[in-house]
Amino acid sequence: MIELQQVTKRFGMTVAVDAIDLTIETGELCVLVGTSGCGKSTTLRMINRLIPHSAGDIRIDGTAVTDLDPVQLRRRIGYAIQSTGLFPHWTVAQNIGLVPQLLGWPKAKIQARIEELLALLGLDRTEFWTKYPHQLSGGQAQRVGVARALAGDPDILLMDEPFGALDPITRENLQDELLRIQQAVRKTIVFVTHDIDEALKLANRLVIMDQGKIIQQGEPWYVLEQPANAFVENLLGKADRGLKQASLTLVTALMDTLDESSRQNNPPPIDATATLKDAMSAMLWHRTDRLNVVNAQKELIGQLRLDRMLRPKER
Ligand SMILES: Nc1ncnc2c1ncn2[C@@H]1O[C@H](COP(=O)(O)OP(=O)(O)OP(=O)(O)O)[C@@H](O)[C@H]1O
Repeated sequence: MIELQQVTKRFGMTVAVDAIDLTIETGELCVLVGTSGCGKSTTLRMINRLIPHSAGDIRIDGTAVTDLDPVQLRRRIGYAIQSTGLFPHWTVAQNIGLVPQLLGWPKAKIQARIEELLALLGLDRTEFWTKYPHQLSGGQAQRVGVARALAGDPDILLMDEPFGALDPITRENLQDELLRIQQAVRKTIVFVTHDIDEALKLANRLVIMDQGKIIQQGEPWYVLEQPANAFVENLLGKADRGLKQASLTLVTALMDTLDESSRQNNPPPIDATATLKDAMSAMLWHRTDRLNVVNAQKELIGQLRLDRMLRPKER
């Protein structure tokens, strides 16, 4: 668990972070979002003591970070950034193996860990092991950066716009991979972005910042439902908030069980992992007000009806 209590950071006269309170539970994926210069990166960097805080308390699992050795602390916490920070004269394998090496792991364990992470990030071992950073595409370099951050098996991962410089498709793939990795390894992740769609997609806890302060925090669905003020409303995008909310809910949450009549008319299928936004798109495309929900084996498991989506909101 990461706890920030009344944490402030001043750079001379500039108050970059202004008395924020934030608790991130173990296993949460917490996303800090806000306009440029609102203090997101500074907040992140105070957690691993890359930047010392000016006032307040930062605790990791109950221990103040100021009581922890900064070098040890940074080895315990994975850190991935937009520019990747890979060492240019080191191969992919050497870059990924950096922290395990610093932690004094035996050679065989380091090799096994590099192999495991290459597989986890979808990078072919034979192709990438000996490549150098300049031989990688932007997306591949970002993957290596994330692999390196995960290498020492840290409980906490700090990610500062790690997918910032990528094209939308690569970016979406990496977001999906991060969610998959998070399902598999359950780290506590603090993720900084200024992209609200990325934030809504990834976050369990969404933290909205402005001018060094936390304006609102909570589950994405509730922040969309009840924005604290006009700033949050505008940041989230007022015009398509219905669709944004629909993209956070799976079709299985609103589908009905099948009865005989619904089995007879044979509407188009939609995957059980699809969201209500996908369902709306499919309904518009097929000019239908109902869809059959199917599982991975393509077996019919329920039916989603348009009128069900239009009922008062419930979760
Ligand atoms: N080393 C520094 N010296 C002086 N001021 C700084 C320093 N680092 C950050 N700041 C200031 O602190 C404020 C917060 O910066 P920070 O980088 O945390 O914002 P951010 O929300 O991450 O922005 P962005 O999305 O543009 O990266 C800004 O006003 C910035 O100019």
